[in-house]
Amino acid sequence: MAVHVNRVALIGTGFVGSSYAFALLNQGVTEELVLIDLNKEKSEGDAMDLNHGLAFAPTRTKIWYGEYEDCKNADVVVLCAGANQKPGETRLDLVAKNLKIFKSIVDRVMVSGFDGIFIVATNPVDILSYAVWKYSGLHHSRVIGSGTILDTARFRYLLGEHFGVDTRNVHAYIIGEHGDTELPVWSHADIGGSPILDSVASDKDKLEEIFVNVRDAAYQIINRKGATYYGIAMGLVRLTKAILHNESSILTVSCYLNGEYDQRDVFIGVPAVVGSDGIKKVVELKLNEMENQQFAHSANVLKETMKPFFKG
Ligand SMILES: NC(=O)C1=CN([C@@H]2O[C@H](COP(=O)(O)OP(=O)(O)OC[C@H]3O[C@@H](n4cnc5c(N)ncnc54)[C@H](O)[C@@H]3O)[C@@H](O)[C@H]2O)C=CC1
Ligand SMILES: CC(=O)C(=O)O
Repeated sequence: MAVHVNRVALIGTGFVGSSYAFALLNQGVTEELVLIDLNKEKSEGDAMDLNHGLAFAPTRTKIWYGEYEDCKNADVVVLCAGANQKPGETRLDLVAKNLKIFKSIVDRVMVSGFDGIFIVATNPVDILSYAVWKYSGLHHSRVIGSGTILDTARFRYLLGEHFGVDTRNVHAYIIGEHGDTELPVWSHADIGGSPILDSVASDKDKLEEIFVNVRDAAYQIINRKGATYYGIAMGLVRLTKAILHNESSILTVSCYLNGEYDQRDVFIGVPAVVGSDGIKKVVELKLNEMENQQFAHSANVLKETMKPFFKG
């Protein structure tokens, strides 16, 4: 019987893609990694550079720069290709440009015979995840956007700093658009089982300031260094692991809602159970009235932005 070899195909080896490849190699997550980019020289150079680190890696990984045909046997195709935000631009400003790029990429991946799971990181990630679902013809459970995985990690980090506890012991989610209309789910945020809102250190203004810093983190980083990539790269590795190891982990990702949270026909960030089949289940949190309104607003902004591109 043939032994299955895990393969990840990465499309787009810019700041985000190459940081993801580096983190993937360092954590020994996959047996094979193929790098694909419009700029072949860049992906060839990345493959050479990463291979030179293999002597120091925890496991053996076969890495090469390749072609779309290499997606055929991939378990996961990770999409990091496309334009990033320039200072002052929102994620939604990238929609027309990146949808066009994605149409040609997804068509070529599907022509290869690919039959695995797509992970989408390119912005605006919720709308591009919806597009990948439409363009690929795969079941929606097999398209996962990075959604608010990074925003949730930022939130947990800042809360951990404020309360003086390890970020991994903070249980709190950011949901909604990966962008300006996202929201914190304070009603389900706890540390070690104690609701954060009940804590004596929970000054309302401070908590609001923490959320604003989460929401605006990308702008703050882009103003300083032009792009963000390490945080999302590690989030994408976490997501890849959940799929390849069939973990059934709960992560805040962009997935298709079909009535959950009273929303239909939209990809948006919510907690979901992730495993080898992709999205196994959307976790439906019981939101309070204000959170419900904010979530509905966020979904509406995504739907309105998408409308001109997905008529009928
Ligand atoms: N989801 C998230 O949390 C985050 C998403 N991002 C997004 O990730 C995307 C990539 O950002 P960066 O890596 O900083 O950009 P970058 O400009 O460094 O890299 C983009 C890469 O895509 C390649 N590319 C462009 N068109 C292509 C095509 N048709 N086929 C194949 N490759 C193509 C380029 O050659 C380049 O190497 C952006 O949309 C950015 O906004 C960035 C950070 C966090
Ligand atoms: C760029 C982006 O989407 C982020 O860092 O959140």
